[in-house]
Amino acid sequence: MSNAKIAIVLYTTYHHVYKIAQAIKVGLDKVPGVESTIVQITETLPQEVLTAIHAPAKPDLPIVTANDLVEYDGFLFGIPTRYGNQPSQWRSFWDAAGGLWAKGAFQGKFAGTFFSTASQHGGQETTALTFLTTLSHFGINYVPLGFPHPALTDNTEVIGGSPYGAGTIANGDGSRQPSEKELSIANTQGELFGKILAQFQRGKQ
Ligand SMILES: Cc1cc2nc3c(=O)[nH]c(=O)nc-3n(C[C@H](O)[C@H](O)[C@H](O)COP(=O)(O)O)c2cc1C
Repeated sequence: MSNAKIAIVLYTTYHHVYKIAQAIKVGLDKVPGVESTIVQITETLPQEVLTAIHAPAKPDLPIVTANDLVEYDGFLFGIPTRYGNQPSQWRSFWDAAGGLWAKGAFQGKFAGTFFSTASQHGGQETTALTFLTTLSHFGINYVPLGFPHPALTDNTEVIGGSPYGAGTIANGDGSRQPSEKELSIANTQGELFGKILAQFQRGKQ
């Protein structure tokens, strides 16, 4: 029986989304019948802008185009919020995928989403909702997180994440790092998404 192939596909400027991705992968890797990898999409900002905004070096991850993703069964897309929406790097990625859209190359595949925002109310939910139009046009089945983890209803401290996916709150200056609870939510998202994909894969065989 072949494994369900899952790609965690991210864009990150300051690595918060990358840290959540690593925690999601821990959850995915608990699930038998799943193989997963973390990849990143292309940066579109010039180096002078990245230097001006104090962006660190990119994570050491393969850079993919949409063509590279056709072989996968499912995706977990990592999205740092820009103005309540996805960043232009993600838009460029999708804009370059029109040929694949025309061929229905992603029709019937599965995706979940995860996020980072500067502030608690900066757009973890709106970023998910505005990303859904793109997934819908590609015919990708959206797998929400729901509320499977107690930290999602724990208001004793700042906690990123929502029924749309794991998340972290980075602060305006990026100084806040993903908390234990946020990472634990990310583990859960990976595990639940992996179970759904493994089940679907078994059903096909
Ligand atoms: C141009 C720009 C727009 C942003 N817009 C928002 C926003 O609408 N809401 C918010 O909470 N954070 C906003 N941020 C902060 C980013 O979401 C934050 O830097 C990011 O989540 C950090 O994730 P990363 O470390 O993976 O890059 C913005 C940042 C930039 C550079």
